[in-house]
Amino acid sequence: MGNAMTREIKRAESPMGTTPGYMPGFGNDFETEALPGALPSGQNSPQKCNYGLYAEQLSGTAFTAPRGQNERTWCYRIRPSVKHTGRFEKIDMPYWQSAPNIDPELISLGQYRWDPVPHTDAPLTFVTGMRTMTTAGDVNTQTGMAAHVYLANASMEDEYFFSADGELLVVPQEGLLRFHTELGTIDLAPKEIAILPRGMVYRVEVVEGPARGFVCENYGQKFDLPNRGPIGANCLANPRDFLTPVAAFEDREVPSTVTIKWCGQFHQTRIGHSPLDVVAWHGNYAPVKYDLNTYSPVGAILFDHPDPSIFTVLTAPSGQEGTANIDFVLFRERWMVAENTFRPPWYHKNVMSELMGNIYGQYDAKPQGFVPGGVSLHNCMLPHGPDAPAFEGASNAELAPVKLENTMSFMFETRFPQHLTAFAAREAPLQDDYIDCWDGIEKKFDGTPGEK
Ligand SMILES: O=C(O)Cc1cc(O)ccc1O
Ligand SMILES: [Fe+2]
Repeated sequence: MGNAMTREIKRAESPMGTTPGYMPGFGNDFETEALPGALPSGQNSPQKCNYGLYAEQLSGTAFTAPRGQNERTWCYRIRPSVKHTGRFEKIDMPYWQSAPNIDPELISLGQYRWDPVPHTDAPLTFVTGMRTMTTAGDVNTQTGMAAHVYLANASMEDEYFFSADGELLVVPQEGLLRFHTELGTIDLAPKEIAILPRGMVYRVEVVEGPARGFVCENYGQKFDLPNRGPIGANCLANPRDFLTPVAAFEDREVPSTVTIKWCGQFHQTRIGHSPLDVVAWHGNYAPVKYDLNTYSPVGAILFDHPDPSIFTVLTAPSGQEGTANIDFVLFRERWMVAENTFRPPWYHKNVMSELMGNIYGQYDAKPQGFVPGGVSLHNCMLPHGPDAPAFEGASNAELAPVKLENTMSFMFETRFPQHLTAFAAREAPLQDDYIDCWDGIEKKFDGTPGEK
């Protein structure tokens, strides 16, 4: 982890419509102020803060977490967060489900694939448009995850949200979103990702819609960069390519709602002002975005096909070393050069469960049917691999160096089995004929060695 202290000043009159500014680095200790002198120097909690601001700490890890994992941010804000809540009422958010969500009527054992969840005419925000596809683990014990597709065609107007249940890893596929967060503004387009930390308040503006994408809700320990082992200090995702927004605040006194996701349930409270009132902050618990095009893939340069963990962008540990709560894995454009090798993914069964999404283009193991915006699920120990055309093509291709172009898919891989929601099983566009993609695979064995 670096420790670059970057001081960026952003005037706060109107964060709307201005281009967000960002500070580079992953997990850095940042400091940023939207008004000069709003940050106290040399201490966190002076007797009186400048501008009449209130000092407040947002803890993302236990107070006593080891130093290398410890994350917290000091905020200097117009009102303490306690003024951004009131009495809560429970509200329904029927399409945003949390683990455990095991419906005995549904069969999660199987190879599943969905076409893109279609947009609707009804107005949907980033929150009301969240459609849970699978859940895994248990939100109450802070283990596991949920995989969602979001549909958004409406901005959140005077509506704010935070989740106490986990951080959200957002993977857009269509449309442009602007996340106005307590700690600053993030613009997010396809081929980028963002992480919205647990407990951090935001509203989402649809800048270009309709927007669709994928979300991994991580109930467990935070996403981190993977260790690179013998790869060394460079390649894969490099820390300098992660961007955290500079401070920006709203000083608006209008009737507003704050929705809180907590232990899988949704609660709402009404307040008379915007809660995005952090004028300055310092610390290492902050939202971040990352351009997937800056990911430097490392792969086989002579023969064979490595495990897909070689393409890990971020990993969320589970407490058992090497057995992640979630790995976020990226299959992007790259050269294929391996000699005498079946180059696409091999056939396999995996103890981890694999949910994939297509951001754009064609995935090499599934030339047809796995389309941009689409999702597939290959659950714990469920066999899968290239479809029949992909097998025939790759077994007979001339093995010159080939660039895989026009391709970007990803995988949320978790140590926990994933359970389908009723939405995924009954409402989303499930491809009933998905398993037929392996129909054309023939027995070639006839007891004699040699070319088949
Ligand atoms: O199933 C998949 O398509 C994902 C995947 C890709 C790969 O290159 C190796 C293993 C694997 O699970
Ligand atoms: Fe797989």
